[in-house]
Amino acid sequence: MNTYKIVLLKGDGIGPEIVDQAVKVLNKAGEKFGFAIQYEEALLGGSAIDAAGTPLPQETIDKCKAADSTLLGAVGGPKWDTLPGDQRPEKGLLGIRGALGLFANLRPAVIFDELRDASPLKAEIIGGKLDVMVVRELTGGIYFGERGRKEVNGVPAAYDTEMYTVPEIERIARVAFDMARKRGKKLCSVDKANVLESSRLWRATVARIGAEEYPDVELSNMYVDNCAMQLVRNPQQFDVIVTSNIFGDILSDEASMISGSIGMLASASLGSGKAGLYEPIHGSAPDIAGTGKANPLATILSAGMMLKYSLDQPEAAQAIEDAVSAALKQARTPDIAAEGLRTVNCTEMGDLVCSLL
Ligand SMILES: NC(=O)C1=CN([C@@H]2O[C@H](COP(=O)(O)OP(=O)(O)OC[C@H]3O[C@@H](n4cnc5c(N)ncnc54)[C@H](O)[C@@H]3O)[C@@H](O)[C@H]2O)C=CC1
Ligand SMILES: CC(C)CC(=O)C(=O)O
Ligand SMILES: [Mg+2]
Repeated sequence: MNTYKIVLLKGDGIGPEIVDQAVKVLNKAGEKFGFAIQYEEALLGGSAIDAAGTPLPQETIDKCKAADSTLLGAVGGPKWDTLPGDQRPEKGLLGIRGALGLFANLRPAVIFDELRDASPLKAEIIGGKLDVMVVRELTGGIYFGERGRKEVNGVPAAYDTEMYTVPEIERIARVAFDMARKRGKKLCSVDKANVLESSRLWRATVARIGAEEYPDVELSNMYVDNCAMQLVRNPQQFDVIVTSNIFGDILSDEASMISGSIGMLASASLGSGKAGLYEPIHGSAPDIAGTGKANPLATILSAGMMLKYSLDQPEAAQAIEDAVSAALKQARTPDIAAEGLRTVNCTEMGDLVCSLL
């Protein structure tokens, strides 16, 4: 029997509640599909600051490097909001992505049939199917660029720098083209090339990789402001979107709402190896932490992505998706509540998915 070593970074806010549900589901999937998981917890974010004085202890990096994959809840919260930027919980998250070399963040915006009514978009806009894969560059750009404070003309100022190297763009472009090749063969590269020099390099590099290596994939370009609008005007036009770290962060939150709730969107962060880091796209939701209102499905679906992308268990991954779909027919967490269906809390939703697996 395969035994996988998984690190759990529960993090802050709703993090522990949602990760606990995903662990239950992973264990049930293991029983059914004949694998076992050994879990090890490690500290990240605010909880790491409180316990170890740093948002990313070296021990956490070492544990993640030694594991088959990592499952993360979310980090951050008002308690740590006044800390200097490089000591905040979010710095720990950026740090672990960087330390593990996880440059490609896959964020699938899929609408489950059962959730069509939860989408704020009209039925005719969502149409028959909504399945957009956002491929977000994750270890470069403005989140990792030079930043600082200085004085300009005698007044205080601050700056952050967006920079991409050609190899960074090439490798994320290849991930996105490969993904498009396996799907609808359509890739839209999103940038702000009408203003930003880094976007002009991005656009030219993606075009070159496409022409040289992926002539079978249809490549288009779109400015990010237009893309934000097109995602709600006609999301069905998109198959795969490839974009920078900050644009991908913003557009995937937007895309999540089309799917009904940010509590539904999973993600996989991958590098050059097999191991990845899996996490919901949302944050630590301090406004609902401890109330039982958190939707654990994005984290459960992230665990499903882990089975698919890192652990070679595609059948178990599909079974989790099917169980989520079945659960949505019976009950909802408050963010996607529907008339005629039971409203359940985070733990009850986790239990329901397990019972349907
Ligand atoms: N990957 C991560 O760890 C991320 C961490 N953050 C951090 O999280 C904290 C809160 O940030 P916000 O901007 O409020 O974003 P957020 O994503 O935590 O919350 C935005 C809104 O969505 C709701 N929400 C989020 N996840 C939900 C779920 N699973 N079920 C039901 N409702 C859910 C929240 O209640 C809130 O109303 C901040 O400290 C921020 O820096 C933000 C984004 C990503
Ligand atoms: C909190 C962050 C570091 C970034 C973020 O919002 C995300 O990765 O979704
Ligand atoms: Mg985000």
